[in-house]
Amino acid sequence: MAKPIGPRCNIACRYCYYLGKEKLFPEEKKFRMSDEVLEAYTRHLIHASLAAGMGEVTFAWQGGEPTMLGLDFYAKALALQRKHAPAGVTVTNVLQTNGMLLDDDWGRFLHDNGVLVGISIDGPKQVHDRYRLDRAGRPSFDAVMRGLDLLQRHGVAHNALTTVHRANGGKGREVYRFLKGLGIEHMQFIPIAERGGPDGLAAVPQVDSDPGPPVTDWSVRPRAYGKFLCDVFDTWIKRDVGRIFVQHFDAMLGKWLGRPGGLCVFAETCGDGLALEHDGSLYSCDHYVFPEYRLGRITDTPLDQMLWTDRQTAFGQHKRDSLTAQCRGCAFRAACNGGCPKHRFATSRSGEGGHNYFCESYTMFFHHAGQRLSDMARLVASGRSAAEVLA
Ligand SMILES: C[S@@+](CC[C@H](N)C(=O)[O-])C[C@H]1O[C@@H](n2cnc3c(N)ncnc32)[C@H](O)[C@@H]1O
Ligand code: SF4
Ligand code: SF4
Ligand code: SF4
Repeated sequence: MAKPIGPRCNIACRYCYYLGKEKLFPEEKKFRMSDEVLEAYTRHLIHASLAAGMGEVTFAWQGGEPTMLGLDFYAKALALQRKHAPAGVTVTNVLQTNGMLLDDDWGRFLHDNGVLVGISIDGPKQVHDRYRLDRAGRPSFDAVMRGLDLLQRHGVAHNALTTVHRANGGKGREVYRFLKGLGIEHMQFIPIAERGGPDGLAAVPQVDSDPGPPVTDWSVRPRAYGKFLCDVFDTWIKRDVGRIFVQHFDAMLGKWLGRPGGLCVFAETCGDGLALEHDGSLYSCDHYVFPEYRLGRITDTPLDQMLWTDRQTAFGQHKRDSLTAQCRGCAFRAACNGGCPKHRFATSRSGEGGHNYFCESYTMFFHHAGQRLSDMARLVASGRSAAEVLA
């Protein structure tokens, strides 16, 4: 994942984990990936993807707000991809945006170049505008809806990325129905849970019933996130299987089918989801952009060399090797793998630290949806459609 504009953004969502990264670049004025870094990234990503036997190369653009760079930047990026990709290799671009700066020129460009766009929408206006505000506290919802409409009018492939936080945590049904009503067919839900830390997030006292140490006051409570997942699942399974795709459920179905891949959060190890900053610095993961996880600079060292260092391998394996005893003995371990290490700041049932804050959420979901996931997996394994699960 590349951050061509670093942490710069046109708004300032109150929960954003990335805005504070400006502190990593005290001398920086421009926050714009240089032509040199862009070309090195393009060459190295194509080379590393093909060397790893992948038939397709995917460039993921994120930030900060990547559309602030303007279309020229992406026209240049695509030209470099054409220059460096061998004939016959499929190159895909994925752009994650708040959608507010999109216009007709963007719509045409994204459509004509087959760019897949993720647009951040947290739910209906009241919920979305709880945290997704600009620096002056002005809401973003109306501008985001204009951006979504533009994507849809231009026929741009898109999905919604919805963070689950304190304001929408218990509102799974409402959020799902709202997104569906907008014509969204692909949905991703990401829970927010953070404590204060080196990226400057402010810690506030946690509500008593929550397990673990203090989290920010926008972090979703484990039970609310569990309920969110269960409610979305129940709403989805009634009539939308095979028509609307929820990344979490696809990943879980893949697990029940014993298929590799899926979401990094539920993989056994981490390590191949690197983050590239605008200055060419490469970090172990988008959620570990801290000095101690900086692997090097892409203009100095080839990407695959940084990927296969002992340090990065250890980063990836730490996820498996640091599981609590509760996780190691858990009936859902193969599906969950202890979740994301970023969320392992709670306490297990036996009092062991480093347990996942969302364990209760995941357990609720597995108990609630496990039987129907098994039913769907059996259908798919026998060559039938998962949508038959209803019958
Ligand atoms: C950092 S933004 C960058 C791209 C673009 N500006 C956007 O908002 O889509 C990428 C995604 O991260 C999500 N996000 C922001 N803060 C988060 C946090 N603290 N935990 C988890 N996800 C977060 C955003 O809601 C957004 O969907
Ligand atoms: S729009 Fe994206 S980058 Fe900007 S503040 Fe919100 S989540 Fe962060
Ligand atoms: S640390 Fe979390 S977000 Fe990063 S690769 Fe691992 S599971 Fe994924
Ligand atoms: S459900 Fe809880 S105990 Fe089981 S693997 Fe996941 S985090 Fe660990």
